[in-house]
Amino acid sequence: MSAHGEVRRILHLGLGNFHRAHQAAYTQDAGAHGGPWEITGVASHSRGVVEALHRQGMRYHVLTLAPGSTEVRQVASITDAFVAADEPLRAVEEIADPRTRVVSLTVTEKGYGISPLTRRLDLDAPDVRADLEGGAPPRSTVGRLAAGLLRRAQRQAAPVTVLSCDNITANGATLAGLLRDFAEAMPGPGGAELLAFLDGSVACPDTMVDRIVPATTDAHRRMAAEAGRRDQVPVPAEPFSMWVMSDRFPGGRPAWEKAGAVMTDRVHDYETVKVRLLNGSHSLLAYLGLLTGRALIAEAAADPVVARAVRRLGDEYEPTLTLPEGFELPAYRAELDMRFANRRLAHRTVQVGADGSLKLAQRVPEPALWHLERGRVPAALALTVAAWLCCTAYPERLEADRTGVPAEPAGERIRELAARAGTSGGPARRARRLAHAVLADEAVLGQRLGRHGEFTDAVAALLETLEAGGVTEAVRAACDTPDWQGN
Ligand SMILES: NC(=O)c1ccc[n+]([C@@H]2O[C@H](COP(=O)([O-])OP(=O)(O)OC[C@H]3O[C@@H](n4cnc5c(N)ncnc54)[C@H](O)[C@@H]3O)[C@@H](O)[C@H]2O)c1
Ligand SMILES: O=P(O)(O)OC[C@@H](O)[C@@H](O)[C@H](O)[C@H](O)CO
Repeated sequence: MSAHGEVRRILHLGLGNFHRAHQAAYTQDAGAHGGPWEITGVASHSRGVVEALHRQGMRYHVLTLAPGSTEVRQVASITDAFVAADEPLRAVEEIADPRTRVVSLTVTEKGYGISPLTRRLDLDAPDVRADLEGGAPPRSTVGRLAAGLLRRAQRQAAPVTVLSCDNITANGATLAGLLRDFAEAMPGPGGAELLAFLDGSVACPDTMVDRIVPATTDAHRRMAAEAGRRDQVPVPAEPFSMWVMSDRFPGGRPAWEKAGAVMTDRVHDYETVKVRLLNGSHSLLAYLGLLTGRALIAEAAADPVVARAVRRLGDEYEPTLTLPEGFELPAYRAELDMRFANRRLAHRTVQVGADGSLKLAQRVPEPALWHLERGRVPAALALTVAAWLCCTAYPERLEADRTGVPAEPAGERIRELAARAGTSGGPARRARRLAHAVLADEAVLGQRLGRHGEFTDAVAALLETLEAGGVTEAVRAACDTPDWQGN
């Protein structure tokens, strides 16, 4: 309830582990300052977390796993939860409800329906097409948001903030663009009505979100039990947590800054540092880890060969960054190494490596183009692509029973390209044909990388080395090229 006795609500789409260890915890901490807000969590399809939360009186625990200690903390800021697939119109209704002031999202990169070709809404995606045709409850995230916001507009309800908390470059501006794309493609007068509401009453601030939050396992349930808490859905998380956003909340917001969140107009600078140095390095750790039979990120990070590649990748990212004022990059990188090395997190390489084509599109092309336009081939960025390609095109090379095989939406397409690349002419030619085919296909990794033959050649050479000589040889090949001297 607010000071005036009015309930203020956050509707959260994507009730995964990250939201429960991050935004829900900040919201609980902010509750002590300026009145509590209630969160209603929406899971897209899976019922596990929703049902467990209801059984547990909407309470769960965050297990903060430091190298030498565990903190167990109860979180109770999510007061209701439901599954969108089971109650398809409820999310629309809740978005339109004037008590809802913030609609936040952690629906993963693939949940947005972004076309890698255009970075706009993929209007040909079956869910989006069906939602545009109307007639049935919306199924896509953007379709759901559009239907709820249109209903809100028709009720002349208060302004609202739609807050993406996913690892997507310029996540707020990107989501605002997707909503406009949907509105512009809507048949009938609803489109114009929605566009006017988006212009006048909907804010989509950019955010940078950071906390390593792995998936829950039985080991975490046992940890909660040992601490005297019965919890089927505890959330493991690292001690580090950071949240940066631009302060655009026309309908109000919890006092998140009192809980440590940073309000700034320079979100993009924070986000670029994080998405490249943390998430880009995470991807490289995941793929080199998978190729060396490591199930966990911390095991990959402890391998000096892999660590050398990650250092080199950081060196390539550095000159591409604009640092936020006062940002201490060496300290940030040193802390990142410690975070990656935290074995207690048991963060799986197969989880971080999932959906690589969508994630690498945020982490590789832009910084690679930065170097290529200056006449240099960024070898560790090329190694990241080669390692992902090796895991995706040749999953039989992975020790699947130990590591698992990462999910990859472009996997079938890439394996088809690998089959077409054939074996004639030997491994070098085969790697070259595959790398050229994948990088030329802008629908796979997006952005103009394939037009830079020197980058594709580097990916091909490293892919061949990965196949023939393994990770050690490939890392040596990438890291023995000259170091960067800044910009
Ligand atoms: N886990 C982390 O360490 C972390 C840290 C920073 C940011 N994030 C962001 O949060 C996202 C979710 O991470 P998580 O750990 O909660 O994952 P998770 O697997 O626990 O949950 C994923 C959530 O996304 C929803 N979802 C998946 N595909 C969807 C689709 N196509 N449409 C709509 N919803 C869909 C699921 O319903 C689920 O609620 C990440 O993809 C990332 O963008 C995660
Ligand atoms: O969440 P994803 O799937 O975009 O990327 C996997 C990890 O790199 C990511 O979850 C990090 O743990 C997180 O971004 C840390 O803040």
